[in-house]
Amino acid sequence: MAKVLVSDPIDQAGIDILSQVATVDVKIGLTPEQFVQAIPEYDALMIRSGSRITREIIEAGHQLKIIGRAGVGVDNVDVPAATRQGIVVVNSPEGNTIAAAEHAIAMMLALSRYIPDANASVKRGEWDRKTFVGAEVYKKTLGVVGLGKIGSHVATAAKAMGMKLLAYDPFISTERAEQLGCRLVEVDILLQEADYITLHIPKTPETTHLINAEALAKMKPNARIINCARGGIIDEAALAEALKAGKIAGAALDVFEEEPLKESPLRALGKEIILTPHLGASTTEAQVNVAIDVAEQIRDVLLGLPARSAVNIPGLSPDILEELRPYMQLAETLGNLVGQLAGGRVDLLNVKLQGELATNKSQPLVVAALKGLLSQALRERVNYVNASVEAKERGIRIIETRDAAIRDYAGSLHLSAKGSMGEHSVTGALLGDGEIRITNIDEFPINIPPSSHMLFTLHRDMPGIIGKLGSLLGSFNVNIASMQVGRKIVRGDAVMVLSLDDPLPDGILTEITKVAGIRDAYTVTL
Ligand SMILES: NC(=O)c1ccc[n+]([C@@H]2O[C@H](COP(=O)([O-])OP(=O)(O)OC[C@H]3O[C@@H](n4cnc5c(N)ncnc54)[C@H](O)[C@@H]3O)[C@@H](O)[C@H]2O)c1
Ligand SMILES: O=C(O)CC[C@@H](O)C(=O)O
Repeated sequence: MAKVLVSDPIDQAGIDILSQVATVDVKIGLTPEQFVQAIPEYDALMIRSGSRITREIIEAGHQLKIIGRAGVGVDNVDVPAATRQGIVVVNSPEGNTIAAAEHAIAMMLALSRYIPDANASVKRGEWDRKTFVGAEVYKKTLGVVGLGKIGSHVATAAKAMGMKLLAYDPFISTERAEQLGCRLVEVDILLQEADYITLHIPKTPETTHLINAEALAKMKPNARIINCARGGIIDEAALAEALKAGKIAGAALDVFEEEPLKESPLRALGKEIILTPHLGASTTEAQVNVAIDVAEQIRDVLLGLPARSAVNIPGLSPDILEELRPYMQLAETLGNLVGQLAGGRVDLLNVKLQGELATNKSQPLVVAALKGLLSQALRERVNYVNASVEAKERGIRIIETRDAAIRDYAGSLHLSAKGSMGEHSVTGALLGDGEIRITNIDEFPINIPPSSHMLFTLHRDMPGIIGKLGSLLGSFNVNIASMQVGRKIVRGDAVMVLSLDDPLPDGILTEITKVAGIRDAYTVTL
């Protein structure tokens, strides 16, 4: 049975799903060293934001197939290292959207009315009604930085409270912003005009310290900023200075440059700052959502099925995936076949998607063809996750073309590869029942299903040659399951394709090429 390590607190609903297919070990608070020691025996890892999955941990996970992040941000996972190892990384892109948006709204209101400090003062036995005179958000301007899932929900809620909305998001259309009642502006305008600023962007090199001393200096003295996105988008030292100097009115932070928050000048500030320990996703509802969403994906991947929210595989809707599934096998088989015909060191792969496959939706077939091509060299190390990276590292150039004309089959795939044994090509298609047919080899028409052991010869079409080859194979005790000849003209060049019951014994290829009329012979194992 597969083994799953759960290294952060996950709702029981997720554990129950994982337990259907695996033994589940929950080990919270592992140190990096303990992680490296524990990980080799696990097939899957499920985390929240509490575990930092480094390259060392990933490289020690020899059996790891999937890392599931019960939440949105995968910035605590070294995704490039996982991709290189062929480990799929999945998340739950929507499970905690509402929870995080509501937390941001709660932070904005709590900050405006000093609720945490007022509450603490009453609990201390005081009755101070002067210190905690707040501000209304009604008719104030909210600047939403990042108008994605969470930012959109915050904008909608803020609009309902009578706020005016600005948004900064270079990847969102003006129409979308207008639909949400936001005026799309450049970041500087947002900083200068907003009374409240809420951040809902990922942490990337571009967004790191987006809110630095310079940005803070552009904000209004009454401005308040809320970060329920990611630590490090705000420069915490600069923020502490700005608050201390009264350059802005307040800040509410759920996320920090380093978590848990250690010694920090932010802790020393008063009612103008609210700090929560990364609670954006901490609602019962969100935790059930993300646990189920990610556990289902881990279960599916362990059962050999695709994941629906993989962050390091070309994104595919389940519908498209279902449509493409039979063709994925075709692409992989043809990639494997053409790779073997072309020999090692392939440096160019041409992929032509024909007929109904000539659409952008078919891009995963190119990845499947690459996986097949690399499978002789990398065996089970290559998969849909790392095939493109591995190909790039090996200097394999890929040329993709599309031809929508329908010929003999609704959809077909033509691959040609240039390697140490020259350039070879194969075409394949699916029959109505989904069975694979190889329909062309090196531009010679044939029609044969792939089989585990195959022999291809390039020969001169002349009487007696089939008999001679049959006798030679018989003398080596090799049984022929089926045979076909493909030719363009009578007595011209031709290919012979044989499916064999057994692998060819060593040395027989040289004997085959000694048969008069046979120029070349290739053996292939699929
Ligand atoms: N505090 C929490 O517990 C918690 C919970 C959930 C999500 N999050 C974080 O909230 C953030 C937003 O999540 P989401 O689900 O809305 O993501 P999303 O992908 O739906 O939206 C992100 C938006 O940011 C925009 N964006 C990207 N780069 C930008 C840039 N340089 N400048 C401006 N906009 C940019 C994108 O176009 C997108 O519209 C993420 O960082 C996520 O990790 C935090
Ligand atoms: O795991 C959590 O509680 C936080 C999740 C949140 O930061 C996210 O990116 O989804």
